[in-house]
Amino acid sequence: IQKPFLSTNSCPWKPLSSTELTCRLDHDQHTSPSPTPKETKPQPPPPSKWEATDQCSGKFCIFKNLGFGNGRGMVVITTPANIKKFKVLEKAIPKSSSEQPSPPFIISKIPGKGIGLLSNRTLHRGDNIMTKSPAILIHRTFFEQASPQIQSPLLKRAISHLPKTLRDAFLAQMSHFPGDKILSILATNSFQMDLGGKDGHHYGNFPEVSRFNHDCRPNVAFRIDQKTLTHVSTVVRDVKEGEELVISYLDSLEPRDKRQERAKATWGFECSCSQCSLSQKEIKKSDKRLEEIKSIEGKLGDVSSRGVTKKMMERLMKLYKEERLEGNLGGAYTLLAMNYNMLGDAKNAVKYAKLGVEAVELESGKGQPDMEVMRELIRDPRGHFSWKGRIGR
Ligand SMILES: C[S@@+](CC[C@H](N)C(=O)[O-])C[C@H]1O[C@@H](n2cnc3c(N)ncnc32)[C@H](O)[C@@H]1O
Repeated sequence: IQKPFLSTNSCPWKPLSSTELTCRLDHDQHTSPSPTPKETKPQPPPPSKWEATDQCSGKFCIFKNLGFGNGRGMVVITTPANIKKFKVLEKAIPKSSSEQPSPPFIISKIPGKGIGLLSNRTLHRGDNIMTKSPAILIHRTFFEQASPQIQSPLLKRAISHLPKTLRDAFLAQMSHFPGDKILSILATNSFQMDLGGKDGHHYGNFPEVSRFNHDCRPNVAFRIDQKTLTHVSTVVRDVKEGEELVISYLDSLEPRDKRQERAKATWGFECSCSQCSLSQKEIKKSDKRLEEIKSIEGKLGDVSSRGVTKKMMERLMKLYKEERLEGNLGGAYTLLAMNYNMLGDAKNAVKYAKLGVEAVELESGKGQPDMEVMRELIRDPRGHFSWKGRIGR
C-alpha cells in the first residue's frame, strides 16, 4: 500500500471548473507558494456549439466547442462528415459530467513512476473514479496520411483553442518520445475511440485520466462509453485509503516477459508494478497460472471439447483469484455460466450468469450483445439453448 508520503508531495484533485487545475507537482521547479488568484467574477460558460475553423490540412479540419461539457471545452481534428456525429453526442453528455465535487483520490508523486493517483478513502468494487470527456479527438488517418510537418502545426493550433484550464492540463501530461511535444503527449496518452459508422475511428486524449499509472494487476477498470464518448473508470476490488489507483495498459493475461516488452516498446518504461516486481520464483508460478487459465478457457469455450468438469471450473476461479485478475472476470464468469448450464447445473449457471452481467457491464459498459444470452439464461436456465448441451437432454 502506498501512502501519500509528504503533504507537500501530493495535491488534492481540483475539478476543471476551478481557477487553477494543474497540480504544482507537474512543475517540480515551482516550489514557492502559488500567488492568490485575483478576485474575478466567474463567467458563465459559453453555449455548447460546434464551430468549424478554417484551419485545415487536406480533408482534416479543426472543429471546436468551447462550451462543451459545461465550459470544459473540446477540439476535434476530423472530416466535416464526422463532426455531424458530435452534434448528436452533445445531447448525450450530462451537463455536469466533467465536474466531480469530491473525487476519491489525490494526485501524488509515486516512487519510480512519476505522478499517480492515490485513493483518499476506502473504495469498493463498482465505485466510480472519474468519468471524463476528451480534450481532443483526432481522426486515426490524420496520423497515417499527414506528415509530421503538417501534423505538428495543426495540432498546436487545435490545442491553442482549448480553454486555458484544459489546455494547461493537456500540456502538463507526461510525454515519452523525442521531437514534437504535442505529438509525444498524444503518443503516450491516447485511447482508441469509435464514433460509429464506417469512418469513425479516432484517438482521444483525456488529460486527467493520463495520471493513472499502469499495473498488470489493476484495481481499476476503464472503458470508453460509446454513447457519450466518455472515459469511465471503476474500482474492481476493495481499495484502502492511500492505495495507488492503477489501470492496466496491457493484456494482463500475457506472461510477464511479454508484458514487460510491450510496456517498454509502447510507453518506454520498465514496468515496476506489483506483479512484475515479484520474486523470480513467484513470477514463474504466475506465468504458469496464466498458461493454465488460457488452457482451461480454451476447453470451456469449445462446445466439442470432452472432459469439461465442475472441478475444472472451480480451478479456473481459484486461478483468477490467485492472480488478482478482478478486472478481467467478465469473460470467465460468462464461460462458467454457459458450461454449468451445459452440465445441467442450473443453480451455478444462474449464479455465474448474474456475476457475468455485473462484471461485463463494469468492464465494457451496458448493452453488450452477449449479455442478452446471459439474461435469457438467468430467466430460464432449463429452457436455454445451452441446457445440458454437454451431457445430452
Ligand atoms: C500515462 S502516464 C501515467 C502518469 C505519469 N506517471 C505522470 O507522471 O504523468 C504513463 C507513464 O507513467 C510511467 N508509469 C506508468 N506506470 C508505470 C509502472 N508500472 N512502472 C513504471 N513507470 C510507470 C511511465 O513513465 C509511463 O510512460
